[in-house]
Amino acid sequence: METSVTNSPEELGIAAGKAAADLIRETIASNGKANIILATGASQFETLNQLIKEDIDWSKVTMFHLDEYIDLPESSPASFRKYLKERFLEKVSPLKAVYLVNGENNPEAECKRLGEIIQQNPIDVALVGIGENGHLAFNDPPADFDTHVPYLVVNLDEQCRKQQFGEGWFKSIDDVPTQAISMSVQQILKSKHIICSVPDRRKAQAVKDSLEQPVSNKYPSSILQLHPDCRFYFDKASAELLSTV
Ligand SMILES: N[C@@H]1[C@@H](O)[C@H](O)[C@@H](COP(=O)(O)O)O[C@@H]1O
Repeated sequence: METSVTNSPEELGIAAGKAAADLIRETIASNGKANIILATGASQFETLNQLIKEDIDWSKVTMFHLDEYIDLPESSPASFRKYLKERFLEKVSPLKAVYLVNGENNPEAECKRLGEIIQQNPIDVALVGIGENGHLAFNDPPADFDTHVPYLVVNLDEQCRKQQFGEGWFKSIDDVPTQAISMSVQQILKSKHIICSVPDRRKAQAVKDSLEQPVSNKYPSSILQLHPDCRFYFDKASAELLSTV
């Protein structure tokens, strides 16, 4: 586990985006291709801003998507597919393959479809965030640390839905879906390298719990302590409560 604390979200994004880009380039150089996971949300704004500026042969990169709401149309400002198209896919040259999560039709079938594909494509680099409630992807506490299915349907807890409303993605809390498709915790942990970008004072308690509490599904992101190459990027505000950095 490596931690970097930067002065601002912008500096965080530059550091995390460059680190992700280096890992993607190294993987392409040794394997001829790279498989990546992208997350969404406010925590990824600056990291993706940097990643799209990097010199990467995207035609050798396959992208998987971490999570998406169930029954939220892509036209909604809160849609994660919309987010990834606007903030990443439309800004880089075409990728080798892109597997976005679609929660609109048959979520169980979508989990199965994506699960079969990701099992054939071991992940090299995963970009993730941490929620205010400590969630990893949409695995809210108490998270299922045991399931080995790659994607699952999850219920979103009140705190998670408030957080999504609080970030300004929805007009009211009632508009926030109650379910999502999420990559499982075990599938995320299979990634060879993990870049975890977490800016903002709102995340300070979750950051402290994730790094300083014993690993527990009460703090889903605490499981990242067990990963052999997880690099955390904080800004001063999100790292404010850490006693170890
Ligand atoms: N589902 C998203 C994830 O893709 C993200 O990595 C994490 C952090 O979120 P945010 O950046 O919105 O705080 O949880 C969100 O709710």
